[in-house]
Amino acid sequence: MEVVIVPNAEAGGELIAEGIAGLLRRKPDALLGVATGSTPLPIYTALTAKVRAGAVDVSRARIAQLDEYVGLPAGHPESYRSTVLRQVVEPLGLGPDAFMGPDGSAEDVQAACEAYDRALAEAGGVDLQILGIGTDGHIGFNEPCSSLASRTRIKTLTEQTRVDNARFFDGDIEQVPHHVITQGIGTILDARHLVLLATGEGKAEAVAQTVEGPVAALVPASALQLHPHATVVVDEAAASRLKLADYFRHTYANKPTWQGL
Ligand SMILES: N[C@@H]1[C@@H](O)[C@H](O)[C@@H](COP(=O)(O)O)O[C@@H]1O
Repeated sequence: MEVVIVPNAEAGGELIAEGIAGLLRRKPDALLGVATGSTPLPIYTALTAKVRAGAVDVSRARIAQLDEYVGLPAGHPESYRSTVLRQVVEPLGLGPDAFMGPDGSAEDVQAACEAYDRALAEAGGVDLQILGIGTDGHIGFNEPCSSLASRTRIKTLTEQTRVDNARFFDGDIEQVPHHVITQGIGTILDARHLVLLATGEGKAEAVAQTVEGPVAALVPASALQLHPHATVVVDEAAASRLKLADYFRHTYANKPTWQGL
């Protein structure tokens, strides 16, 4: 696992967007897995700026969703489908055909989960998966004690995650669904490159456990330790509880330039 400490969220967004641009120059039809939440927004802003400046061509890129609420009416503005279309697909100038995600309004949720795992595999697998992290260490919507081998499936949100996400629902926790579909941890680990961005003091403990704690289902993001190509990008606040912060700084400062992100 590589840990990169950046001065602030914007620098993290720029670094990851440049990594994505590099991937798209090598593989123009790359499948990019995207996360929702506030944290990845600087990545999407920086990538959109590169596209508008003509620095990278994303016209053949494909976008895959990480997770979804169950039971929101189709087209609900806070469904993750609507969110990814608004925050990523449209700003990049892509059409809905370039986008895939699980069907959170399906009657047979289990079948929808299995269909999404199949669709990801048939699309050739995710090349680069962007991840945020919950305050309890969750990735996607894999709450603590999710199986590290899990595939896409339905999960029940913790009260804390519903409290955290109420801000997207007029601050009203009653509007936050209890159930979600999420790529499993095993599904996420199938991606060729995992890039987790965490910013702010509120993520410091989860980051420390993810990077320096044991691999444990209690901290789902710690499964990144099992992946051969995982990059954790953190700002100073989110890095504040890392015991090896100085080592991570030294390693990154001396990284061979040819390695890229
Ligand atoms: N399902 C999403 C996660 O993918 C995201 O990482 C997390 C943190 O969001 P934020 O970045 O807003 O803190 O929120 C939700 O639970």
